[in-house]
Order: sequence, then structure tokens, then C-alpha cells
Amino acid sequence: MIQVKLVSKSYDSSHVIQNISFHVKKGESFGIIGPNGSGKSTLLKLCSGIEKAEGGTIQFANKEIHTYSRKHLAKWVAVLQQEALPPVGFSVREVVEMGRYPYQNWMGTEEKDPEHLIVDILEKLEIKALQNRSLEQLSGGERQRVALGKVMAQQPQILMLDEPTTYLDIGHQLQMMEYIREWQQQIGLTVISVLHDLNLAAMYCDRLLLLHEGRLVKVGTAAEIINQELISQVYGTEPTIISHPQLKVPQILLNSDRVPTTVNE
Ligand SMILES: Nc1ncnc2c1ncn2[C@@H]1O[C@H](COP(=O)(O)OP(=O)(O)OP(=O)(O)O)[C@@H](O)[C@H]1O
Repeated sequence: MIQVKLVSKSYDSSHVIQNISFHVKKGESFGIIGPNGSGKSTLLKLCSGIEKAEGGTIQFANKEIHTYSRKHLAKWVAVLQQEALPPVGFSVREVVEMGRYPYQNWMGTEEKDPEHLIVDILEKLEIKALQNRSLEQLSGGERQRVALGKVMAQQPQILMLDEPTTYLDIGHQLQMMEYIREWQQQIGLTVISVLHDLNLAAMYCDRLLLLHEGRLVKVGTAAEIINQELISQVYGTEPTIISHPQLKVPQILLNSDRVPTTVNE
């Protein structure tokens, strides 16, 4: 579905992404992980066509992404970024409807009325009761669901997510990942996510790509990537890694040099 071959990118003569190659299969959930500044967001921007690579090629369905028109590309790929919503003034419904822009003509209308789709999305994400509320009157978790509603309305083949769970509490993190997984399973959506939380990445991604200083360290399943050797080499910390008792995927416990103190009653 997505083929990335020998892709590179520099900013101000600093090599941020260097000769990276990988592929993502249709319907796969693919995670990009790595420390701060390793180039995760840049790689995602290259894959979505927001930024142009200096070297190498990126193809969707065997076609170079820069040969797609902007509207055609938007039918292929939707990107959910942190703080991607318009700042003020728009209602929840208006924002979700904005996702329909690739299907609209110059007057902002489309051949088939999208009303059913919009109502379905509002109901699925449990934001129908909020539909007339302005964005600034929402909590962080509600705003993130609206942002997801907007990309759902775009009906893409590929969803790219840059840190979809930042600012969310653990309950809302799980809820967000479950909404995405349900959508993925329903229509065979391909998902590429940049995730800082390695535990969520292990729980929700079929394969992970580990980046370090702009270079690809390894691509593999969570079990192949999240191990003592690679994590300490790339993150410079030595966590304890255990197997999730229910899901059997690796989970990380952070260690500290601090001596535990006991509290006397
Ligand atoms: N538009 C830009 N202009 C100049 N440098 C940039 C630009 N975007 C990113 N960089 C630099 O590229 C490097 C990689 O940044 P990027 O945001 O891709 O990393 P990241 O792994 O997503 O980081 P984080 O986990 O902290 O979000 C950083 O050193 C950053 O300063």
C-alpha cells in the first residue's frame, strides 16, 4: 500500500531523515517510535506529502505521492496532528463537515448529501449532543474526538496520526486508540501513528519502526523492537520489560536509582 524507498530530508544542512526505506501493508497498524528529535514527525510529514523528500520515493498504490493532486491525495490520506483544530469560532458539526472538502465542488457542495455520514460519525464518537457547541467550550478529550470526526468524514484509505493521545488521560487514551482500531477493522483502513508511549504502541501496532537520530534502527513486531538491548541503546535508559498479562505484548516499567522509602504509619 505504502512504499518508502531511500527517503532523506535535511533542514538547514542538518540531516533529519537519512535513507529510510520501509513498506506498510493495507489494513496494517504501523507505529513510528523513537526519542525526542529522532525525526518521527518529519518522517510522517514526508509520508503524507506535507513535506517533500530530498531523495528517494514515496508511493501509495505504486504511484508517487507528488503526482496526486491535493484533493485526490486528501481522498487517500488524512492526517490527525496535535492541535490540528481551528482555534475558535467553529461548532463541532462545522469542524466535522470540514473533513468533506476533497469531495466538494467550488461552491462547497457535493453530489451526494453527506448528512447520514456526518450524523453517523457524531453518534459513533459520542459528540452528537455537543454538535452545536463551539470548540473552545470543549474539554481536551472532546476536542480530540472532534478532530478524529473530521478525519473520519474525509473517508481516507490511510490515516496518519501524530501523537494522537498527547494531553489525554489514560481512559481517554484508550478510548481514542479503540475508536481508531474499530474504524480500521471496519473498513481495512491503513494506520501509521507516531507514538511516544511505547506501551500503547506495543498494544495497538502490528509493527513498529524504531528511529534514532534520523536513521532507521529496525522494523518489526513489538516483541522484536521493545527489548532491553534496543531500548537502552536508543533511549539511553534501562527499563524493566514485562509481558502484558492479558495481551502478551511487551510493556515497559521505568526504573529509578532512587532508594524506595517506606512510609511509617
Ligand atoms: N521545519 C523545520 N525546520 C528546521 N528544523 C526542523 C524543522 N522540523 C523539524 N526540525 C528538526 O528536525 C529534527 C527532528 O524533528 P522531528 O519533529 O521530526 O522529531 P520528533 O522525533 O518528531 O521529535 P519529538 O518526539 O520531540 O516530537 C529536530 O532536530 C528538529 O529541530
